[in-house]
Amino acid sequence: MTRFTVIGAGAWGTALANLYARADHDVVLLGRNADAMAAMEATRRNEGYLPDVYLPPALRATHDAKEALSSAEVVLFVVPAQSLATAAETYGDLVPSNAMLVLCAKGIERRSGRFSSAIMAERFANNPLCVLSGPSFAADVANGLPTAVTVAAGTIERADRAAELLSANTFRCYASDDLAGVEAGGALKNVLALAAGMAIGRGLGESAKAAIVTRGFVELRRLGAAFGGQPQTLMGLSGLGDLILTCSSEQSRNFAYGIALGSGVDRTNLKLAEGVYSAGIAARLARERQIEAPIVQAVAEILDGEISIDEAMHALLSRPLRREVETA
Ligand SMILES: NC(=O)C1=CN([C@@H]2O[C@H](COP(=O)(O)OP(=O)(O)OC[C@H]3O[C@@H](n4cnc5c(N)ncnc54)[C@H](OP(=O)(O)O)[C@@H]3O)[C@@H](O)[C@H]2O)C=CC1
Ligand SMILES: O=C(CO)COP(=O)(O)O
Repeated sequence: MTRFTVIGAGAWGTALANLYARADHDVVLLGRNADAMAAMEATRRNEGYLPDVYLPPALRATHDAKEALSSAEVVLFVVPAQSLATAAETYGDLVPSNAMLVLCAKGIERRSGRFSSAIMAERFANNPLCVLSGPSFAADVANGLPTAVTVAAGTIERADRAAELLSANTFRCYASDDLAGVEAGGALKNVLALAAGMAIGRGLGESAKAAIVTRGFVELRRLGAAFGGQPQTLMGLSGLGDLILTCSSEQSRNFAYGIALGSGVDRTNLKLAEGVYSAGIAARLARERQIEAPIVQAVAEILDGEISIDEAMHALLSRPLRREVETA
């Protein structure tokens, strides 16, 4: 039995806490909202984020960071990418120096262009650290449905150890030493899911969506490689795998956000769509590196209100014809 502390009591944090409590670990779910955490303890549900899932007795929900972190062996950071640096500052002094950190956000920090591992390596120089990413809807994992993800660390031996610790009966972790590839895939698939959703919401059809997903994947591979990722990683669970999942189900908040944008419905009460925050910085990083990423650029411009979806589609279709497979 290992002591897990999950920081961030949203949908994914609750699902992972649920998973590890069912796997007979000692699990504490730490949230910043005292009332919500007390309600969770009392009702055994997370009404705000994952209402249909029962929280097992082995899971404790708390707002008390000192108590939650004092003997943690594994600390999962499950907050949005834009909140990670703040969470690291808030809880950093309480995290035991030998605890393994598991980073679960899928995004790029807007103000710095950093992925999670770079943000955390700065604050936690000595803790072993890994990134967990891949096709995994919170509700599926919380309900014990079969899921496979990638766990990446700085060396493959560390990743092997982390994957072993983080795997459970229904949750299969594949080890990787490609932090850059895993983080790039997780962030970029969200931006592309917005584009796929917009095509559906705007009534452009499934064929247009398939073209966007496929050509978007070309952009994901180009950008992922520019960030230092390996081609095989981008073809794997945390790249192609998560792109497929996120672009094929309205369970995805990014895909659903894209649909809402495309169909012009009110987006004020929609849930977290990480791609909305990562699109602009992804587009900027692509421009700075002179990487051709027209779909990512279009998503950023649409979100900024610079162009309409119709104008973006017209611009994409009007680009000079080219060969499908790039040769060196
Ligand atoms: N949901 C999913 O299926 C999956 C999500 N992910 C990724 O996990 C990350 C989190 O997503 P998810 O849980 O779904 O998002 P949610 O919007 O469901 O929840 C986010 C949670 O983070 C909390 N939070 C935000 N900032 C802080 C902070 N500074 N300190 C402490 N807690 C904070 C929020 O607290 P409060 O309620 O007080 O605002 C909220 O409980 C995202 O990057 C997402 O892409 C990855 C795989 C699957
Ligand atoms: O990352 C996810 C599935 O792997 C969840 O996707 P959304 O954030 O779009 O809901």
